[in-house]
Amino acid sequence: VFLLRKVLIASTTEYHLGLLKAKLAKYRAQLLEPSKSSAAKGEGFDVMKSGDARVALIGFPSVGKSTFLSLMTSTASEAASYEFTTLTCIPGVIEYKGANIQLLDLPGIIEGAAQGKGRGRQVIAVARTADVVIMMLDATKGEVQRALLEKELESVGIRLNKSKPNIYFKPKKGGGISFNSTVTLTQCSEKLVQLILHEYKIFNAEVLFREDCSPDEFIDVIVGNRVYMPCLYVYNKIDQISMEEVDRLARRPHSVVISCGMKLNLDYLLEKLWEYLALTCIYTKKRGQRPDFTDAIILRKGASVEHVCHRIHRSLASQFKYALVWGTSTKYSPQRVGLTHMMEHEDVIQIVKK
Ligand SMILES: Nc1nc2c(ncn2[C@@H]2O[C@H](COP(=O)(O)OP(=O)(O)OP(=O)(O)O)[C@@H](O)[C@H]2O)c(=O)[nH]1
Ligand SMILES: [K+]
Ligand SMILES: [Mg+2]
Repeated sequence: VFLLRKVLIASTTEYHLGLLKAKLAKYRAQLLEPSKSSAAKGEGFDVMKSGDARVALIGFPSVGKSTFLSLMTSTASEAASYEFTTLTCIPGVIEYKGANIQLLDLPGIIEGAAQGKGRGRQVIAVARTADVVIMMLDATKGEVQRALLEKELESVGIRLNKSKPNIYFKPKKGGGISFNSTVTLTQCSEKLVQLILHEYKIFNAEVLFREDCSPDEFIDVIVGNRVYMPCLYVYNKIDQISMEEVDRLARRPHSVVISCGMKLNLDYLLEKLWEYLALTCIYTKKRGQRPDFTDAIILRKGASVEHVCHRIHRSLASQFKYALVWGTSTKYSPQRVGLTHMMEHEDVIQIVKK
């Protein structure tokens, strides 16, 4: 009896916690709604997307974001020893391996940014539109900076270096809640899932856990507007710390150590950034000729043959008959494919017009 009581108490706590988290997530979702005052100010935050990918520089004031932008691009962004030197979004372009990567310098953010401290909300709104976030940290300051910034981004639905939870979720018109899982669940139960759904006024849905997810991850799936983003933690100013410290920071997951002041390790950072962007390079080939490996078409992951056509010429998709593709995206090389075929990194394509 005692044991049963303990189990019951434990699961009651679990339900309360699950429910509380659902409520909190709802409250936080409201924070994501654009506030009129910050939208009205504008202040150059509506920077046009350009190039093949977008990288946002997020960090506390004076960690060296602007110094970095000025080093890596031909754009100059004012850098100074005082905090909040940068007040708007300043775009630059990194040219690397034939790709144009848009790098955005942003104002420094501080704790409470998501709630509207400083220009935090605008900065975070820009971060959401990026393909990769570079979280720049001052190597001379403690680890607490990193945790605080992670919390700020988490609180507005940005998930760093995580993949989308493998849960199938489909709201329905009727039929109640059907719950299934393909794996043993240690953090969620059918009852908890139901409670959480009720909190969101969802009474009919199909739910299938294909992974041992937490209640938070399930809430993320229901809320739906989460962004799953690769993030590189870049520790700057390593010219100011001990060798032991450099060694320790460099070994942290997803981390790169640099010194903008001494121009140290910047090429390694570029290599890592390229890896995190995971862009798809496609080579074209004319009939009876070798592929042109000198000029790749660079696309985001998940690009189709149609995307390739648009990149070559605006009207090509309408004249398209079929394409021959060599590479990992096809079973045979070459394989005849249509416009919807999904391309993979380093595929070769030959397009045949009508
Ligand atoms: N020692 C050292 N100082 C650096 C390094 N990189 C930048 N700094 C200095 O750090 C200070 C702040 O640099 P900024 O580039 O203005 O920093 P920021 O992150 O853009 O700052 P805000 O725009 O105010 O948020 C400047 O005095 C830079 O010279 C570095 O690698 N080592
Ligand atoms: K500064
Ligand atoms: Mg700056």
